[in-house]
Amino acid sequence: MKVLKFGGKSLASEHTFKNVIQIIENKSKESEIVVVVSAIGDTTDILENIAELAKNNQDYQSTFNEFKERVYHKDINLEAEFQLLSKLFEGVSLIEDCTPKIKDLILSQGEIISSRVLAKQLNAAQLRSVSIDSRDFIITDDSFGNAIVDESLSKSKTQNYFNELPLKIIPIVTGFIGATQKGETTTLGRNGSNYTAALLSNFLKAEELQNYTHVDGIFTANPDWVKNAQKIEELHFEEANELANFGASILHAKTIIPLLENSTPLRILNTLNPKNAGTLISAKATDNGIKSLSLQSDVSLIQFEGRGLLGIVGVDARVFTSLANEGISIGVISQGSSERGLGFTVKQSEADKAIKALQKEFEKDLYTKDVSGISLIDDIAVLSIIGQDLSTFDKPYAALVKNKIIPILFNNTVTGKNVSILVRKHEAKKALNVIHGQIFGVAKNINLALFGHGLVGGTLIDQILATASSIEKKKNIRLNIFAIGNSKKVLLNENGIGKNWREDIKANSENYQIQDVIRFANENHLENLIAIDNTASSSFVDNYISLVQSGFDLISSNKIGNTISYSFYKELRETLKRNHKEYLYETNVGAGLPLIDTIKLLHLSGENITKIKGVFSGSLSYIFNNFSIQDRPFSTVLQEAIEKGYTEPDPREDLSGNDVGRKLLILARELDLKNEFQEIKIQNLIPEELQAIDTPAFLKGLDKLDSYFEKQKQDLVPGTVLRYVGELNGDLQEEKGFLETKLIAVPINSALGQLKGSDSLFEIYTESYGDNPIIIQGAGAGAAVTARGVFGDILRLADK
Ligand SMILES: NC(=O)C1=CN([C@@H]2O[C@H](COP(=O)(O)OP(=O)(O)OC[C@H]3O[C@@H](n4cnc5c(N)ncnc54)[C@H](OP(=O)(O)O)[C@@H]3O)[C@@H](O)[C@H]2O)C=CC1
Ligand SMILES: N[C@@H](CC=O)C(=O)O
Repeated sequence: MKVLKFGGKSLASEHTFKNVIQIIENKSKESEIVVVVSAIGDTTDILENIAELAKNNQDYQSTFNEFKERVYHKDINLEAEFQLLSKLFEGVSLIEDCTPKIKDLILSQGEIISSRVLAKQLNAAQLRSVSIDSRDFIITDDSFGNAIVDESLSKSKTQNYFNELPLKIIPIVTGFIGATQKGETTTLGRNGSNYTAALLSNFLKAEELQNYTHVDGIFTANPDWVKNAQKIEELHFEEANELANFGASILHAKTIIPLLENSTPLRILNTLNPKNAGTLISAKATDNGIKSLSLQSDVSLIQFEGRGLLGIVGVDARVFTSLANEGISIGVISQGSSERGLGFTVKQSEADKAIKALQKEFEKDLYTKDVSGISLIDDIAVLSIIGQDLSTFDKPYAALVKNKIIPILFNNTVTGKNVSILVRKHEAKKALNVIHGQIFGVAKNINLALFGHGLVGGTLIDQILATASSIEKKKNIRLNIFAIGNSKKVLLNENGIGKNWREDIKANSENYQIQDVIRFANENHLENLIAIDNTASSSFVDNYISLVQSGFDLISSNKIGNTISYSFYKELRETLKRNHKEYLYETNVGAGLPLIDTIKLLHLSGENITKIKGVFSGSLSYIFNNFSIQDRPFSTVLQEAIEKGYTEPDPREDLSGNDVGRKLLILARELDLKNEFQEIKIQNLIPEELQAIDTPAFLKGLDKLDSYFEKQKQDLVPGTVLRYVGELNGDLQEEKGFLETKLIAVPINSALGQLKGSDSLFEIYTESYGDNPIIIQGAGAGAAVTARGVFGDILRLADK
């Protein structure tokens, strides 16, 4: 025999009601069943509300009339129940009081009506059934509102009752209600219907209790809050009990205990998705121990502080007793070894009462200042990781801090494995997602805000969208682009921008300031934030500090951030350190080539890098590799380099030597040299009259460059070619290095002379490597390689 329990939500609409009937029909074909029901939908709340109106002498009658008119009350004679309710409400209104005893009698009608309505509909569907009033066999004491069941008496009464029932008839039993030995109606408190179902399962030795809810089972976290929460397939009773203690709303310790006697399995199922196997709770040991996250919000933290408390015995007892006397329950407790302060949580609704009780109890101590403060922090959430001990708590903790969520306090249970963390309520959803991603090997969400969607930025967005799902499979990392912005507008979508982003930007982007993006990320509780700068803008760099302070890691292909003043360079790094954030910019030198990382590692390991020289610019490499040996005007080759995406948005940034200068400076600063940009000796290849005009005008008149460069070519000694090179000379001992860029002639058969396409070539000279430099060579420019390099930086950060 199986016991099937249906909650109020399962009976709340015509659609769910049909499902309930279908489930009962299917299950009754498989085995004998007993059905336990809660009141339909919000009935309990409505009845309570009508009683409250009546008690306060307000118009209760119209709400009561509406209740009676509900559609599922139509085809059944509920005259007796409605008459009783009418009398009870009238009485409550007359005496302006609703005692717990009267309230129980009022509320019990909800379950009675529910069992009658369901039985009626089952019979109409040719499923023989009978409505059964559990007050005939669930016997309780007279603690109205939360009555204690006399289990042994109830057991024998239940068994006798069910032995008398005709076979092949489906009993539809009222949950939640019982009666005293004198026959007075009682209710069983929170989760009362589940408790009734568990008791019946035990008394009748059911093979399984199936609890039909509105969710597919128990999840690793509330799926409304954590998108990738996973259903837990199986739990041991003890684990379920642990979850129940930490606020899993579909479980209550009271409902598990009756199942332990006969080890009756409990299955949590979904009325709307009955084929799903749900979560099975049984005596079977599970492999991994549970891991689940629960969240209690609407909690307040009380801080009790006093310098005169050290060593005084009995202060804690006074705190707790004064609260106990007010019926206030305490949640998480923390006291430091100095004994000067005690922090603990209470329900927010009871916080003021708690403060008053403490102020009264410690009135004298407050006067003498032995107690220096009793303060309250509202809007706290308690996040509990069930199944977690401190041995592996480092990761979730570090992830919280990295996301700028600093727990107000945390607490671990000495027995069992639970860690509770107190955070501000507005941070709770983000905290839940961060920890969930860390401890469940499920995809970790990385939320990306991309600024600049030109050549590099646009290519990067396409690369991410094309590979996101394979990255999720291989690396358990979900890359979510929630913002794409240019110099004016931003497109925002917390669930991720998709393949049609170009059209979407046209239709849906809005003017913005950086604070709008930061606010959007906060309001949507987005975690693991990365801001990516694929602009060439110096004004965008002004946003770096606020982005870092707001919890973003940074990545940039833009070189400006690393090449403005040394003081900004330092300030940014200090801000990053203070905020536990990272800044990666591998593409700043050599596009996708692994140059910066190599230099960083060599330098960090103490290697003295004395010189770095070579062809630093991919575009200038392309231009001079081709122009030197081809009989084509300079402007044609330059136009080709622009079209291939090798140049900066304004190609004068390359031709002026500034871009090479920036690269030299970035490397110099990696070596702890404190150079400024103005100190670089740069050869500018742009004729003066073309230096000050605007970009479109310059791009229109590229042929004005031809005669100057033609002359350079004519002047070449035969067997040599033009190359634009950079050189950095420095030393560990020096404060500054010597940085120079220039156009030179090199033998055509030298390493530099042999360069092809947009290849860059870097020779890194160090003390250990002597005269044989480390050489890094490869494509030094191009949107695809650069975007790949930025992508690499994203994955590096995501892995941390
Ligand atoms: N091409 C290459 O081989 C390499 C390039 N890089 C770097 O990549 C970066 C991007 O280059 P590329 O894609 O060619 O440039 P593009 O000109 O094609 O794109 C630049 C993008 O940045 C946007 N933008 C400009 N100013 C701002 C601002 N203040 N705020 C937000 N967005 C802004 C532009 O938008 P709008 O249309 O509104 O101006 C545009 O979408 C440059 O810094 C470059 O140095 C690095 C290594 C190699
Ligand atoms: N314009 C740059 C692009 C890479 O930084 C170059 O040509 O190297």
